Amino acid sequence: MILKSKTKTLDLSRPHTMGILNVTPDSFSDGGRFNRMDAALRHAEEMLAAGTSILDIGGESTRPGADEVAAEQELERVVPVIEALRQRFDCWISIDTSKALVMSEAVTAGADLINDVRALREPGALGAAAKAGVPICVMHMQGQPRTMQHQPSYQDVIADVGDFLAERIHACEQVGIPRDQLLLDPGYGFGKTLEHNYQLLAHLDEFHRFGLPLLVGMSRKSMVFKLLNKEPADCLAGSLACAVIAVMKGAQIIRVHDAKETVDVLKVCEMTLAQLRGE
Ligand SMILES: Cn1cnc2c(O)nc(N)nc21
Repeated sequence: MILKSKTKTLDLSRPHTMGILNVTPDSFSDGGRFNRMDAALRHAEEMLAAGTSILDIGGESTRPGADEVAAEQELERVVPVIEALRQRFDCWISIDTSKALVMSEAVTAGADLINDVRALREPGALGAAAKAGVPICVMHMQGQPRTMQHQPSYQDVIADVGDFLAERIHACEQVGIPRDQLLLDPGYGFGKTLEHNYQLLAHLDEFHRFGLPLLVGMSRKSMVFKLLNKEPADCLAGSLACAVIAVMKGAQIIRVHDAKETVDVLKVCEMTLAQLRGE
């Protein structure tokens, strides 16, 4: 499986990390615009030096309880950083957004992949993604970040998430987005209880039936810190355990905070998977 953007390819026959590069005010200790850019570039450099394949740039927090951000504000946060990264590095850059305008401007600025936690359901998003002509990750979310964790419920979380992803694949194909440009993501922590999240991890391999790459993000999420009763920043071991389980179940891209440690963990998994495949 090879992912193709306008200018580069990514060989998905081995697992990759996607490094989280949040450019939201709450992801910075207080500092002016220069400090934010400087901090973002230093963080990007660290993750790339560690071997991460993709940098995921997000200008709107989507953690539980987060409020939405205006398009103009999101653009101000992400476009300068994408432009600066594009001038310095030739890595894959993904834009973490649900807004059509941000998708278009970010790809124009050099983003190679659209990562939409709302799976192109916002106004104009399907059209913008079709026009952008880059790979798109569509992720399952029940409700909206502000309220999604109030009372998540499913008939059968695996079947329900699968049905959602099937419907989004169809919606993308209807507007001319080629199926082989899609990545799927069950959306850990987005409208799920602890049990729902671990059911989705335990049965992650059932999503291979779509024949598309799987992208997962569990790093420092409630499925780790609630289970371990620890602060998110103390959840490296638990997050790495989730990454191992996901990769051994065939996930191709793991979205993480701790790129350095996860790159090593993925190398061990890759070597083990190669033995299973008789390589
Ligand atoms: C932006 N973001 C936060 N968590 C995420 C997850 O689990 N998957 C994807 N694709 N994006 C995420």
